[in-house]
Amino acid sequence: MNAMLHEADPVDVASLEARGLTHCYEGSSVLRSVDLALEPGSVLGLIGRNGAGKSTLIRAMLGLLEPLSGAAFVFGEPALKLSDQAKARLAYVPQQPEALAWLTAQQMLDYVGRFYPRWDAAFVRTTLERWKIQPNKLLAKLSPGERQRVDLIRALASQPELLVLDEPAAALDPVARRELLREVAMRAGENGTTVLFSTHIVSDLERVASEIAFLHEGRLLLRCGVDEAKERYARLWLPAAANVTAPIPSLSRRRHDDGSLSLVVARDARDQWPEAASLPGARVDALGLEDLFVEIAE
Ligand SMILES: Nc1ncnc2c1ncn2[C@@H]1O[C@H](COP(=O)(O)OP(=O)(O)OP(=O)(O)O)[C@@H](O)[C@H]1O
Repeated sequence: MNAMLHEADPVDVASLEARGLTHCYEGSSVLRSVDLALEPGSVLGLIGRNGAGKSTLIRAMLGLLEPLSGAAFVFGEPALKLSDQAKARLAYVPQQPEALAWLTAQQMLDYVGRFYPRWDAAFVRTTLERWKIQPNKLLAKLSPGERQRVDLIRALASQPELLVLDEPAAALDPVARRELLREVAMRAGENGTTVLFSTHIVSDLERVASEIAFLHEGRLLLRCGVDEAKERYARLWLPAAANVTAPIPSLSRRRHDDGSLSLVVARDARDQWPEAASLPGARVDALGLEDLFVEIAE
């Protein structure tokens, strides 16, 4: 149960939702009819290769970009016309640092804090200290990793109900990444914060996400629970001599030089692998998340 469910929200309203989001840049499709909904309290890791469309999807879902077609909703409100109340309930950390670089970290945090009714000034103080950031240094003079941490402090201090992080760990060292993930997991666990974060780092995703969404060339190829992904998908290997008579539903297929075939397959509604898995010489191998993504994305 999400302890932070807003009283005004109907019980079944998604915190964040994309319906048929489609977008193009300079004639190239970047998002292809993406449907994605985050239930309150869920932690969804959005993964995909460089250029897959993750940032574009996030921006369109938050109403920061008008899609070519489709619609996005935040707490049930149209993302392109978000009320100030809804804005105060969400925090977004973009991949690129935001403006205000001429302020010091402390000045920026004091300034931004005035717009949030539940701003946690004590968290700002202790976290700046814990993360060893000099509060009186200009943002422009911080290293990219320090800058990213300040933006994360800003996002967390507003005590959002919905936290959206676009590659939050990109500029962070491994220790800082762990600290951030711990903080995000704690917020989700204790406060029921809904979290959407994009990443390339599968181990980060496994550490905090309860669900994954895999975006590939603007299409949402897979969306399920983290544990479910490992149980539901596998690599099916068929020897060259296998007598395949019917098409095999698969997420990816690769023909090897020796004529053998490997495919990423899913269990069907009855929990069964495709029939081809029982052909003589066929083998079904479990796939870790990282292998699963590499196989599908290649
Ligand atoms: N403003 C823009 N104008 C033109 N093309 C753009 C623009 N923004 C993004 N693109 C293109 O859209 C595609 C998707 O970009 P996007 O930043 O959404 O991908 P991403 O999955 O977030 O990538 P990465 O993991 O590298 O951050 C890329 O091919 C990118 O070059």
